[in-house]
Amino acid sequence: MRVPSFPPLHVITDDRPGRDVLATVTAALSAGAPCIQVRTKHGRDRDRLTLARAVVERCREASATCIVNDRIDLALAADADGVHLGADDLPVAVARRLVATRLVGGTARDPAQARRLVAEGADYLGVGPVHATTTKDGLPAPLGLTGLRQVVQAVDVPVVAIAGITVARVAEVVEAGARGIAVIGAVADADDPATATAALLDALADAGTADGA
Ligand SMILES: Cc1ncc(COP(=O)(O)OP(=O)(O)O)c(N)n1
Ligand SMILES: Cc1nc(C(=O)O)sc1CCOP(=O)(O)O
Ligand SMILES: [Mg+2]
Repeated sequence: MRVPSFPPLHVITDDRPGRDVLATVTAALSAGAPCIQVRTKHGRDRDRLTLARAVVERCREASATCIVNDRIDLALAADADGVHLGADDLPVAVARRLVATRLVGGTARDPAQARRLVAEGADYLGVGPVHATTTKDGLPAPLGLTGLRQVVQAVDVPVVAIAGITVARVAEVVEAGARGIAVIGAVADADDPATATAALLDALADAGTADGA
């Protein structure tokens, strides 16, 4: 693992129209978010790079980890701490070669895929959808806690549970073996993203993930 203490909360940016991404990132960091994932699905590459650089800068100031979703080139260009890759992105094995000293995360939906990604060099896995989500379309049926647990038991890298994760669901995913959670809506849709972030961190600590671990 390339992060000595694995960040238990990954706050993923929400770039749907009308969202103020940097305001939400700033609020989440002010509440102690240990990791921001820059996920941008819209706009020009130049604007995506500008955003990624701005998030990296804020994360550095807050001693938080910054991971860029989907794009190895943007992660390198922004000097991010890592990259997160799914089935439609460049392979984890390629990222591992290109970003040797940075974090590489992969999305896994079952134990076989999880083992493959770890063999390719993934440092951590995002596993989902654990629950239904309204934030992303086109996902397979939720894995539930049973599916999450099966993936956790198949690998020895930290697993981050994703999709539909709320404060009320933190304890059960940690009990299933997740080392952390990744959220969009629980922070981005909150009236007060800083308070929402603090509540998620409190729930993670209560569940036994101190600074996560
Ligand atoms: C922590 C984490 N887990 C899973 C995902 C999903 O990544 P991916 O499968 O590449 O889907 P998109 O995010 O690109 O829509 C993630 N981003 N983060
Ligand atoms: C980006 C993403 N990937 C998922 C997957 O299961 O691969 S679920 C998801 C969105 C998660 O948003 P929310 O916390 O609002 O449910
Ligand atoms: Mg992706």
